[in-house]
Amino acid sequence: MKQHGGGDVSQRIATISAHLNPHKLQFELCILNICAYNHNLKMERSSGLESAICRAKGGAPGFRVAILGAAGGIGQPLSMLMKMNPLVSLLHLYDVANTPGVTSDISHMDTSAVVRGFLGPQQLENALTGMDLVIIPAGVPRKPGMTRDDLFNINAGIVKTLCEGVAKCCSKAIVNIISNPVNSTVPIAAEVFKKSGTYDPRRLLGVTMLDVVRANTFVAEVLGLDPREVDVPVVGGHAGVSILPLLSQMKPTCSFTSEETAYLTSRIQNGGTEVVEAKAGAGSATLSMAYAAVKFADACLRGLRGDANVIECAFVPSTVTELPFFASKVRLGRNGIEEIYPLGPLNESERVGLEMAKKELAGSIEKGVSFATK
Ligand SMILES: NC(=O)C1=CN([C@@H]2O[C@H](COP(=O)(O)OP(=O)(O)OC[C@H]3O[C@@H](n4cnc5c(N)ncnc54)[C@H](O)[C@@H]3O)[C@@H](O)[C@H]2O)C=CC1
Ligand SMILES: O=C([O-])CC(=O)C(=O)O
Repeated sequence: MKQHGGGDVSQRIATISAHLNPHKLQFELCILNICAYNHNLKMERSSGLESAICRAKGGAPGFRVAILGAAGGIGQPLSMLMKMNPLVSLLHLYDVANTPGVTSDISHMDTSAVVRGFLGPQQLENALTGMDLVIIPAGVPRKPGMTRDDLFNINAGIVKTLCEGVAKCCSKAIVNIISNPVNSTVPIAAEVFKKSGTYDPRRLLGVTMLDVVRANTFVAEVLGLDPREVDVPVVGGHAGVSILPLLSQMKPTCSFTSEETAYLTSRIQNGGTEVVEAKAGAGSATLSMAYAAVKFADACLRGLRGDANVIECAFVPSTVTELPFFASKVRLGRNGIEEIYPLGPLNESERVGLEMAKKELAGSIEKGVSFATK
């Protein structure tokens, strides 16, 4: 049976309509629907958009962004929100499952970014070639009772393979790593890039934005403020006590009782677990994470565009402490990280928290490095 493209379909409909035989019309339209469906399936499997009928080649002004793990719990809302971002001209959605459906769905949104889908390892290189920003939420999430480190055995290999693809196909891209345990997956990515001779520490960022988003929300609740007016730096890493909110440096300046500090620090550090338990086996934070990831990716893109004073917290290669990686405020620019800010003055409880955070981080960083170098 001939596969009908868009032009063929409208011609056939016009011809059939001219006959005006209602039974025949219904039957023919049904056949045409099946043909168009088969045709679409074929095209989605390859690229999500058939280039022969698409004049937009992603050459419009804007950035080219790939999402690896795009069909997952985070990946889907993240893909949707990135499709809404006017700074994005081309959006590549890659996953090992279900990208055709997600790509087809998102590509119908009437925003300017062109969307293309890529399915399975044989399409990874096409997904990555030419990208300016690669966001990685691929990997398994926690279930109740697990720590983020319990995900290491599966996610370490996934991140390693995907970063090998980045090194080969778009070594100048900014890379945002979401996959847990972030405290180990970022060091793994660094080792992969070092091994391939493409390492640029300014371009590798672990996404800890959700900790900042939670801190702003929980602090605003306690103080009765609008969370949009609150900015709490969160430093260290992204697991348990390595998540260190610096309440003494929040904006607007506020003071807290020791009871409030203990409550807020614990709630921010355990925000992920709070969601994992509430989802009761159905995964971890996806919607708030997609929101946070887009906030962070947008900051990276504004930096790439050359905007001034784009400053966010992220887990990055760092000399702020004696550890090789640490989350703190960074300024983003045309080359990725342009400046890493020192921690600033800490109060007594933050100094204690910093020592605990560093202890927790050291082991996770070492675990990632030795996995990638062995
Ligand atoms: N950095 C952060 O603040 C946060 C990180 N996470 C982490 O993000 C990760 C993803 O979480 P969810 O989206 O909820 O999980 P999910 O299981 O819903 O989705 C993961 C997606 O990754 C895909 N995938 C698996 N192996 C792949 C590979 N080799 N290449 C490409 N795609 C692959 C799966 O097919 C799936 O679509 C987890 O590791 C989770 O712990 C979650 C929340 C916050
Ligand atoms: O807790 C988890 O497993 C997911 C995560 O990193 C978070 O929500 O902060």
